[in-house]
Amino acid sequence: MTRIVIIGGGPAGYEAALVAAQLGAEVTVIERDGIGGASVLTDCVPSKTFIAAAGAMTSVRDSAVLGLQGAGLTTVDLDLPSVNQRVKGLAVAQSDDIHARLAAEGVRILAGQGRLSDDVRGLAAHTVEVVDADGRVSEELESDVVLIATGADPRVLPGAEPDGERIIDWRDVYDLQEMPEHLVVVGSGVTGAEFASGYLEAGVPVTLVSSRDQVLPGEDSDAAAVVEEVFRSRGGKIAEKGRAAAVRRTGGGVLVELTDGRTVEGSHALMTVGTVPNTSGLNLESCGVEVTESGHVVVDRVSRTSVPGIYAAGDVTGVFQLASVAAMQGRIAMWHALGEAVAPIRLKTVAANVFTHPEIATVGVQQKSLPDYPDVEVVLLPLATNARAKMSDLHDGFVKMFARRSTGVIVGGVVVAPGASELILPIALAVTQRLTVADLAQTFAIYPSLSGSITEAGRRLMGADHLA
Ligand SMILES: Cc1cc2nc3c(=O)[nH]c(=O)nc-3n(C[C@H](O)[C@H](O)[C@H](O)COP(=O)(O)OP(=O)(O)OC[C@H]3O[C@@H](n4cnc5c(N)ncnc54)[C@H](O)[C@@H]3O)c2cc1C
Ligand SMILES: NC(=O)c1ccc[n+]([C@@H]2O[C@H](COP(=O)([O-])OP(=O)(O)OC[C@H]3O[C@@H](n4cnc5c(N)ncnc54)[C@H](O)[C@@H]3O)[C@@H](O)[C@H]2O)c1
Repeated sequence: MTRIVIIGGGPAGYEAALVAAQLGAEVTVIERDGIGGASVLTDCVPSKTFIAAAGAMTSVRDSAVLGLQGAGLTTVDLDLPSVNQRVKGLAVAQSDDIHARLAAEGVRILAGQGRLSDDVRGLAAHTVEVVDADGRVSEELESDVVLIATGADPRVLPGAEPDGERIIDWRDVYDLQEMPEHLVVVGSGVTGAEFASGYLEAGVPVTLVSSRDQVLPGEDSDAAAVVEEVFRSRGGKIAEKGRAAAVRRTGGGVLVELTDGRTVEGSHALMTVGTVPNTSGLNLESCGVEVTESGHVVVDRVSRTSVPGIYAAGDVTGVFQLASVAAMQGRIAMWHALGEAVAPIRLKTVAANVFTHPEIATVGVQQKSLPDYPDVEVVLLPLATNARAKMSDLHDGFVKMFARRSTGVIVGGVVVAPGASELILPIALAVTQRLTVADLAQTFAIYPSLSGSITEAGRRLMGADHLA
């Protein structure tokens, strides 16, 4: 029986464990904090739960335009202790569910810190030590295959170290006893943009310190512009091209000092300046596992590292920091290690979503890479022209689609809308299965529906048939 040791129990680790167990391997998962990993316990699941509450509050506040009335509509508020309790309860419940599933599949789960301890390079098997909370080696495991799935932690900006009270990172927010009076969010990547949008929806004044030309520098710039416009229209402020040099505590709050001399005051500063991979202490270098300058483990498209028998998956590889990608990399590693037919990961087919208001969902080829694809044409349909959007008073957003002129094959898309995370699926399916604009155009969408804009985008991209 193949012995598999997985270090880290997040989506990369637990999904890999399920595949390996299904294929009859002897599987051990070592996890230092809790099964589900940061994804379930502190990052993805908690932030989306908080955003759901904040979004519901804004929906109620905005509903007067639909004809709703009542004294409470504009004063509806969030009860922070209840929200925090719900967030934490949901995270723990999901972690418990995954723990139970792994146990039921026969996976052995060990609490502690895992580290490689091969003393000779190039061996067919590997040794992994389990270190307990007191720093003692509690167990030594021999394994045929090791998967490193240790994730990433928040990056700390020197001079702006979180104190858990006023200077916080995204893992501290659910311990706040009261809503910030004025939140300064430092960093406008996906994490910063989501929290800035979420807190604003929850009624908190927010200033977003954005070091780049636009918020969400990695996203479609038309989409980022919509999110920025909505954010400003709701009273959010943006310190443009502002790079934080330090954050200091003041009498009643915080002072964020920018590198150009400007300052931003607030009651709390939320640091969202990226992540660092959890590779220190794993003994990777002495085992010969190649890491990049940033500390990420180098992997190929089937999750192999530079050492035979050692695989890596998820945020620790820095490939695409998404739970869905982490899980797929983990599964692929196990299929490969256990001799199953496996397709290498295809990153252009990954659908991603930014949970701002409105949401931004993307898949495939994007506008910024169009110079590399001269054969690709694009259509943009504003949401404001969609009948269903009008009924719900949705103005901000659009559907954008990219397709090859010569073949009509759909190669990418962007949806900016409330619920874009649900609407992107037909485009993701089209990109993955190489469907054409005609395939989409001839598909019945519900009338009226937001997804009607997606089939309409297909129709707009249907050119003349040059062979007719
Ligand atoms: C605020 C926020 C929101 C996000 N929202 C989304 C989202 O909506 N959708 C999405 O797809 N992605 C989201 N992400 C990204 C997603 O959370 C990550 O891509 C995902 O967690 C990666 O999974 P992983 O298994 O690689 O690592 P993790 O989930 O970080 O799990 C790794 C685990 O390994 C453990 N560990 C580390 N070192 C050791 C060791 N030596 N021994 C034992 N255990 C160890 C850690 O404690 C951790 O539990 C979000 C990220 C952030 C920061
Ligand atoms: N919905 C989702 O799927 C989701 C949500 C959150 C995070 N994530 C993923 O997690 C990963 C980490 O995201 P992130 O947003 O935490 O990190 P990031 O690295 O993507 O963004 C950090 C931002 O902070 C800025 N920054 C760095 N130093 C700064 C400073 N001193 N002052 C001001 N700005 C500064 C950077 O320029 C960058 O834009 C990403 O890969 C992201 O895609 C995904």
